[in-house]
Amino acid sequence: MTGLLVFGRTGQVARELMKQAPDAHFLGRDEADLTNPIAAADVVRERRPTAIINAAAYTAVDRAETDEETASLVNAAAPAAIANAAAELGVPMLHISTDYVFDGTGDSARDEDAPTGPLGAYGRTKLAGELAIAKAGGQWAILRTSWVFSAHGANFVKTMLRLGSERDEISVVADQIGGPTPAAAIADALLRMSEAIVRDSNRRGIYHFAGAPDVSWADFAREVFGRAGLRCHVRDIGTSEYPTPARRPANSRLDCDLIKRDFGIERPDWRLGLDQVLNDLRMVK
Ligand SMILES: NC(=O)C1=CN([C@@H]2O[C@H](COP(=O)(O)OP(=O)(O)OC[C@H]3O[C@@H](n4cnc5c(N)ncnc54)[C@H](OP(=O)(O)O)[C@@H]3O)[C@@H](O)[C@H]2O)C=CC1
Ligand SMILES: Cc1cn([C@H]2C[C@H](O)[C@@H](COP(=O)(O)OP(=O)(O)O[C@H]3O[C@@H](C)C(=O)[C@@H](O)[C@H]3O)O2)c(=O)[nH]c1=O
Ligand SMILES: [Mg+2]
Repeated sequence: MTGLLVFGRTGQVARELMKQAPDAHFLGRDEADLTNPIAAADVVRERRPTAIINAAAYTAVDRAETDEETASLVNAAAPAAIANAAAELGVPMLHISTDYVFDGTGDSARDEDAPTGPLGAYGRTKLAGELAIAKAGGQWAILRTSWVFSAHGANFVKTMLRLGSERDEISVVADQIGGPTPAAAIADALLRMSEAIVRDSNRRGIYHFAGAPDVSWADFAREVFGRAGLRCHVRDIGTSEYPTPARRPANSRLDCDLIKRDFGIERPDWRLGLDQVLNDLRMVK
């Protein structure tokens, strides 16, 4: 698509968007620092794009606990300002949110309208961003996803590959369940949605999108080691045995029926995405 403006250039999703939509304009911090929401909105007014994807965010979950002010600027105030500018110009805006807006109780998959209840600062600021975008009232869609991984940037897969090559045993939480999601699949979904929204402006709302099948972080780690050919034993532990500054939801399962119904987009099998990432990293046996 021409005229696509992307906030973010170095992140996991931004880099996959760059591969799939090389003609789009990608804004790094140098062109749009999201700690300055007014300046970010000015970029939209100057460029007048045909569609906007916001792939930038404050994603350091634990750091956000002691730096909620910055997280809130980047994850809430800046998306709000961008959404207001987009609504003013009649430009569709696509945004990404997270399973961490939920409290993680129960064990069933959550729909888009399930009650939110973030357990930490990152989730709180991401939820505030969602609400502000909806309130701006333009053409918008928010993809709520989870457990993103890719060959680039910081993610659980890369952490496991590093630790798994240094140790022969690692303890990983087995009581947090969710859907690992390849960044490439998110980029593909966003591009398909933005085309559909540009064609049919009536589509808007929150859409859940996560890789399948749902697993625990421990099972995910085992699959990483198995597929990468690393001999590292994964010991199942409970969340209480792995203390972190931020609390994380135990149940991150997302019901992804709606995006299938409205856009024909299905949950990707993360195991195939994992093989692709390992290939990219030349880690495959
Ligand atoms: N990672 C995950 O597991 C999940 C992510 N999400 C959401 O998906 C989206 C994409 O995440 P992902 O690709 O993983 O993110 P990454 O952590 O890989 O990258 C974050 C991006 O945001 C940019 N950024 C951070 N702060 C600023 C700032 N002040 N001004 C401008 N740019 C900034 C970073 O730029 P720089 O390199 O300069 O720091 C980087 O490009 C986010 O909305 C995130 O909340 C949802 C669920 C799970
Ligand atoms: C490194 C490590 C982590 N863990 C646990 C901690 C945590 O509960 C889980 C995942 O750890 P991480 O720090 O990689 O995950 P985290 O940064 O919380 O990942 C989240 O990032 C944000 C941006 C999102 O939006 C979420 O969807 C989710 O992907 O694994 C272990 O049990 N053992 C370990 O050795
Ligand atoms: Mg359903």
